[in-house]
Amino acid sequence: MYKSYGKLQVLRGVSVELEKGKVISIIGPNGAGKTTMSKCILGMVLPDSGDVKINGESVLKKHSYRRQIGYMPQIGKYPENMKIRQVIEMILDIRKEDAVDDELIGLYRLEEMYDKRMGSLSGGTKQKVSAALAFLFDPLVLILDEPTAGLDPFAAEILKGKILKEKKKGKLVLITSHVMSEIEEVADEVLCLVDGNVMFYETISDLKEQTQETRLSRAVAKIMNEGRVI
Ligand SMILES: Nc1ncnc2c1ncn2[C@@H]1O[C@H](COP(=O)(O)OP(=O)(O)OP(=O)(O)O)[C@@H](O)[C@H]1O
Repeated sequence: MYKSYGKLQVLRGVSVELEKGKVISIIGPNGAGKTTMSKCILGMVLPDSGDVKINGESVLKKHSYRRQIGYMPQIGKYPENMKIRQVIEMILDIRKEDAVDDELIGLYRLEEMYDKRMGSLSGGTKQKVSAALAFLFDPLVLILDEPTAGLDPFAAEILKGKILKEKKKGKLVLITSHVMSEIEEVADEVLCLVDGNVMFYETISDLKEQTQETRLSRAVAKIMNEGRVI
């Protein structure tokens, strides 16, 4: 997959096959193209060339497949004046489906805050709403962009538990994150983008074994440093 914004080449031939039933963490320096790659899968950004296939079927420019993807953006933007209840109702109305998985609404006790306006919510509470919406329709694929950023430790644990639960159900979960300890807790594989290229795509256990490190952060640092020498 290739994508440029004007003269800036952001994805330069990213080609990966992602398997369901896995949690895959997309890492890489700021500006490496992680969000752009996620948005290409979501259909929010159209690649200049290349294809996106889900279950072997090309989904480029087809919109219905998006029903199969739950997305939690880095920073959710919502109409400030709408209450939490109205946002959820609006999404249900647009999708014309009943919520099938309201577990996070319950665990985050969002119903108690249903009458609060989005503009008045703390950053973390807004993140909880975003998380609840991402899982709401029981999607096959979940794309979570720095999902625990801004969440308190308790809320972050709830989300990590939910991610693992969905993985066990056979979902594919993609997580963009910079927090190595967290990736180590939830992910099976790490996809590292640098300058719009895949630097490596390995299981966490292989990364540790190759580098003879016990911590993912050290394993990744080692590989990145070696990469620079080359
Ligand atoms: N809509 C856009 N128009 C122009 N340039 C863009 C656009 N979106 C992203 N970019 C640029 O593309 C590059 C990659 O951005 P992207 O958000 O994919 O990086 P990232 O790896 O997710 O970074 P971070 O870790 O900071 O979230 C950056 O240089 C960014 O400025």
